[in-house]
Amino acid sequence: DDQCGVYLAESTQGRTLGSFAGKQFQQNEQVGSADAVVQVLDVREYNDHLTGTFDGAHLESFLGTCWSGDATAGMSEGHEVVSAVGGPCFSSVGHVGLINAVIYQPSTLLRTDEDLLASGYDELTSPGRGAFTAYHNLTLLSVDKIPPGMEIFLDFGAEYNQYENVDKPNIDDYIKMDEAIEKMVSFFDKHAEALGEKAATEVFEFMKKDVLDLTAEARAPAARSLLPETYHGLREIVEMGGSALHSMPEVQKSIEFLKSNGYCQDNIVSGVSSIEHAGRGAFAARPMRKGEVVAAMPLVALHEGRSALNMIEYEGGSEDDSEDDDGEKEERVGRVVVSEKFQLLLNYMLEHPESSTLFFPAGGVTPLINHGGKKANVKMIWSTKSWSNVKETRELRVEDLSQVGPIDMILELVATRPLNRGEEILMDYGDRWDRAFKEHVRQWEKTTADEKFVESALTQNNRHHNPENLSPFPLDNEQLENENLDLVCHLLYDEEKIERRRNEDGTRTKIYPWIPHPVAGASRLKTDIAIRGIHRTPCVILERTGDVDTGYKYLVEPAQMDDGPGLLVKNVPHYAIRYIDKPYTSPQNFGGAFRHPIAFPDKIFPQKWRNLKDGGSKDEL
Ligand SMILES: C[S@@+](CC[C@H](N)C(=O)[O-])C[C@H]1O[C@@H](n2cnc3c(N)ncnc32)[C@H](O)[C@@H]1O
Repeated sequence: DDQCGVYLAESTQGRTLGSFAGKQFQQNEQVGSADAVVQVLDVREYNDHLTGTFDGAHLESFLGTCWSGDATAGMSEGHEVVSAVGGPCFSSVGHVGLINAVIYQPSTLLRTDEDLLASGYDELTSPGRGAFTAYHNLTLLSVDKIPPGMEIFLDFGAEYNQYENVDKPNIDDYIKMDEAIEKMVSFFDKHAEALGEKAATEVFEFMKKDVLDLTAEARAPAARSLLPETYHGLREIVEMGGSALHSMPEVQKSIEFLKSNGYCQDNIVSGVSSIEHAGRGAFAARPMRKGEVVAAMPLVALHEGRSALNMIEYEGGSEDDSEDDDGEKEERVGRVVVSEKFQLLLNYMLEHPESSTLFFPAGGVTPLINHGGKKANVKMIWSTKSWSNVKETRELRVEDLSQVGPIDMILELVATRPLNRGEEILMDYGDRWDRAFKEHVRQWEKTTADEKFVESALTQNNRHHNPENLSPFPLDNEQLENENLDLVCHLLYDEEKIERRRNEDGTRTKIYPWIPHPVAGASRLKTDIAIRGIHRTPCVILERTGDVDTGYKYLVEPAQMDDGPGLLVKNVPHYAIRYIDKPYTSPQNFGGAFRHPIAFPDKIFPQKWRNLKDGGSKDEL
């Protein structure tokens, strides 16, 4: 499909980035490319000395662009997990009235890695162990039909704070009023002539005032704001595609406008890299010409740089919680550093050796672009779009960059030669990176290769979900594959179909039948509470039926349902169950994993951002 599916451009909702449909989407269609997620563990705890400081505010502004680990199935990696993501999941805004796409909740949890393992990747022996993310397939789905050019609006939990506001229509007001308006149109088509203008107008006023007050109650003012002055305006609303578009026509752009003003966000898709040990990579979804923008990378500045991503563990020292003259906490006095390693996120960041700030490249699938050295087929240049103030941003002091939205810090990845569909996109991470990785492989072969690692959830899940040979998940009284693993179930159940089972001790257990993640738009929205992790829960398997040919079904006990004890879910299909790694045990926690940022090309790195002398020491990890 050579037609761009989703564009990045300035949002219609203010000076911020937005995503726009490049074509018509039907309900439940994937919007944009499935993307990678980088899980960041306990970053606030590691930086608790920054709380309340200027630098702490910088860190928060970076974290404000991330998703919660719950939304991306990373919640069990650590105590507090945040997820760095790019693409439309990053660049779309929320709108309580116009939600038209949601994160497809099962996408990251129920991912498979068959392709990666089939390529020969062995997590136990590869020097790539823990150096790239295991989380991918983050997918946006359309909740409803989305017309071409329409801005993509997501459901951020926070938007729901405005849900009760009676002055502003919310998504349910728009949906209900569109139904009502269609009925009104057919009523007036049928009866307006016979009634005559005066009576028809009175009927409309009666509907608008009395009927709405009675039916919509507290929501009546919001609902009323969607109706036209006279009944003659009703048809126009239907013809424009509903009350939302009618009251805010600016949220839909023309495709011509997007072609010349926007960046295509799905020119590249995720796949298994052709480079050994590299994990996944980004591939051309369509042929591209030399000089064409393959992807835009809005940057998110992390002002504290590497120190914010350092996972220093201390031991001993005073527990002194007093503050020094500058109000800084002295908690760490006398403590000894026992281990020092970096967040996996460091591998995804751009860095210039003369600057303390790191940059996350938040384009669609751009975090997956691997290092090609001399074989690179894209290069970075600053955005050429007038709506991105990159010129002004380049004149700012580096300390002020975290106050600049990613809209004003966009890099373009431009093809340096023609690209075929399916070709891997490669950039040049720089010579330092190249040397560091070669050194890592040398060290690995000398020392680490003999270390005995335990298989992680990635490999184990593949064993259980191998389509050629499904292997059943163990019951509560059977051994899990290894002690680093927990079982997690993607559970939704039909509350109206409760069954009660009488137990031997006279108590009763509630049993609900499992239902698939809903696909109908409105019910999908209701279940979006799943973003907060309620439906992905550690679980214990009590009974198992079926076999390798018919497939397995399970009776499970969820661990964290708020309905209290005694709740079971039956008919849970095999595909809704996965292993996850216990906190702090997945390969990304491995202390010997490769860590090195990507070089921000010197040629384009602004002079004003160079606040360090390059001593070279930053390269020694
Ligand atoms: C920005 S990420 C690229 C996406 C990554 N391959 C993934 O699957 O998420 C950078 C990491 O990818 C891996 N990588 C990238 N280029 C590589 C190469 N040429 N050789 C080996 N590993 C590479 C390294 O682990 C590096 O730290």
